[in-house]
Amino acid sequence: MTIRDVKALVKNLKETLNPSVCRGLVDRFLIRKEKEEDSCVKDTPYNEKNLIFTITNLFAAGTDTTATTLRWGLLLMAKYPHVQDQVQEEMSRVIGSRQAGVDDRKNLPYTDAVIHEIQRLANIVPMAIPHKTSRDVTFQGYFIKEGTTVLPLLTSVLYDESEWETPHTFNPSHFLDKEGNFFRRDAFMPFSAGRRVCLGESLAKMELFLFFTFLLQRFRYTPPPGVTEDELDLTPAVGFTLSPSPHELCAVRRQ
Ligand code: HEM
Repeated sequence: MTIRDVKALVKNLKETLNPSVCRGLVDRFLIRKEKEEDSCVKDTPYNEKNLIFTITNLFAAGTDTTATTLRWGLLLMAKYPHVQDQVQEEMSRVIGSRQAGVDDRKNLPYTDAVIHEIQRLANIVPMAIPHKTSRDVTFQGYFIKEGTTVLPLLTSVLYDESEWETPHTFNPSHFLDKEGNFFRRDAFMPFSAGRRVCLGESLAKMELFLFFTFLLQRFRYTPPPGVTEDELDLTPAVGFTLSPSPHELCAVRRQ
């Protein structure tokens, strides 16, 4: 979704705006914008530029991230078929062939642990987003001047050797207790933390669960003929976000 696409989307919503029926964020923004313009409010954040950037940011932050995590998920399932077996076994046993809903998550601890471990190992936003100190701070003995750019390295937490039993290995047991119940770990921080934590965290978690279960229920993922599981390479393609390097996988329909 480019800025041009977002402008076209907003233009269409503007032309069909009915202030008594709010269809979503853009409508709410436009209604407030009109109100402030009518009252001659100056320096309002409800202006055209902010609207376009807000919507562009939501698309940019919200689509590529979940899609990349799912791509990592399928690659890891093809590479570790015994994990894929256990996810599919748990889903068949607990929900059968019906489609999973968000409420099923608590009854699928292994699947939940696998999704968390995919996010931990995939580490798709390794440096979060740059932040700037709004005042002088002393943090763990280090003086950081007001206005300094700070990059929170999420990798250092997601791969922390003092937090994870096998930080560099795909191991869903990181999120399972001895009885096989799911448990949360403080060092699970793919969405960052604090005031500027990912705004879409709960939406992303819901999407990942629904898409992952749907895809695993219907298909079995394998390397293409002639390629072994060991040959599937987990080295990421480097960028601001980390995505899997291009691979071909087979998706075989399950009965
Ligand atoms: C697997 C999926 C996702 C991951 C791993 C992820 C991760 C992150 C991270 C690490 C940040 C930076 C937080 C910081 O500045 O410290 C962030 C920010 C943000 N994310 Fe996500 N995100 C995901 C999905 C989404 C979705 C679905 C949306 C919404 C549609 C979204 C919207 C945002 C927004 C608006 C911010 C900026 C928040 C702010 O600066 O206050 N993200 N995300």
